[in-house]
Parts: sequence; C-alpha cells; structure tokens
Amino acid sequence: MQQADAAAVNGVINQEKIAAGVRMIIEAIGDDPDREGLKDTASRVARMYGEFFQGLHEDPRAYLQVVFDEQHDEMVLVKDVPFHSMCEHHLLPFHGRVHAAYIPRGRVVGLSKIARVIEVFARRPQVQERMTAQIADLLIDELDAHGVGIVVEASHTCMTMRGVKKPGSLMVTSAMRGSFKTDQATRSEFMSLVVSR
Ligand SMILES: Nc1nc2c(ncn2[C@@H]2O[C@H](COP(=O)(O)OP(=O)(O)OP(=O)(O)O)[C@@H](O)[C@H]2O)c(=O)[nH]1
Ligand SMILES: [Zn+2]
Repeated sequence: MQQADAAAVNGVINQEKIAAGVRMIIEAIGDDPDREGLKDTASRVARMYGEFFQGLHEDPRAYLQVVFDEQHDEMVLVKDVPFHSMCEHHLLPFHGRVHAAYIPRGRVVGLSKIARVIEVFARRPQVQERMTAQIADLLIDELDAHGVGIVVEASHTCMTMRGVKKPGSLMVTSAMRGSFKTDQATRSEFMSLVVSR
C-alpha cells in the first residue's frame, strides 16, 4: 500500500501536492493549466480539497467531552442535519441528511455537537454505510447511551451525473446500537419520527 503523505500524516493537508496533481489532470485532459481561466485552478482546488478532507485530521470525540447531567431518559432526536461528503470511489460528492437519535443514560450532549460529529465524518473520503456506522459507534461509546439510531439519506453524484445516470435516486442507510437494536418499540418510534414531516 502507498504510504500517506508525511505532511498529511502530521495533520496538515499537503496542498502543494494536490495542486501538482490537479495540474497534471488538466494537462492530461488536453488543456493548458497556465491559460488565463485555469492558472489559479490547481491551487484553488487544493484549498477546496483541504476543506473537503479536513475531517481526516480531526478527532470527533473532542466534541463530546462536554456533557450535561440530566435525568432525561426518553429519546432525543436531531433530524434533517444536512451534510456533504465525498464518495471514495470517484471523489465525487454525495449529499443529504442525517437523522440521529439516542436515549441518554443520565448524560446529554449539546445539540450542535451531534452536527459537529457528523461534519467530521462527512469531511473524509467515505462510503455512506461506513459514515453511518461511524456516527452510531461514536455516539454510543462516548455518551454511554442506552441506545443510538442513525439514518442517512443521500444522493450520490457518481450515480446521478455519470455512470448509470439516475437523478433523483436516494440511498438510505441505518445503524442501530443498544436498545435501538434490541427493542422493536424504540426502533419503531425512531423510524416514525424520522418519516414524519
Ligand atoms: N455501497 C456503496 N456504494 C457506493 C457508494 N458510493 C459509490 N458507490 C458505488 O461504488 C461502485 C463502484 O463500482 P465500480 O464498478 O468500481 O466503478 P464504476 O465502473 O465507476 O461503476 P458505475 O458507477 O456502475 O459506472 C458503484 O456501484 C457506485 O455506485 C457508497 O457510499 N456505498
Ligand atoms: Zn462514487
């Protein structure tokens, strides 16, 4: 396996290397990377990829360290959290919404922190199934919750703008942990809250 770039391993995305690669792509498609309209494109794309893949260098657990003691033992659901990620097969975007629920065990987390965790996992080369499972695993572990349920609905541009070209198709994935896996009533409550508009 090819080694990751040393700078990237140290937590800094190597933008010079990305820019050199983008320049090569422009040349390879038969255009001129130095012409007026393209002369800043390689460095611009490098900055953009820095943003898209920043989550590789962030630890999402950092966002779950501040919790509030709260004896709420019913379901908490954060619904319709928008995200953009990059499909690792084509490096094309997939985007959609995450619905994240948990049943606390005496500890609740700030509402925005779940969205921040989603953002960290989305800003990596991903497949939707893995992103869904990573969010679920992190929440159940860090919050010591009774259970966690995650549903992700997304449109993949690798399926809509190229290849099989099926605009409008949605991929739906779910990951259930703890009581969401073992208790049918909990799972049903979660799914009915997710589909209700
Ligand atoms: N399960 C899953 N598949 C994905 C995801 N993102 C992209 N894919 C699929 O990954 C597959 C890659 O298949 P390949 O046959 O190697 O690539 P390809 O020749 O470009 O395939 P086509 O898209 O069918 O043209 C495709 O079927 C994509 O639709 C994802 O998040 N999860
Ligand atoms: Zn793809």
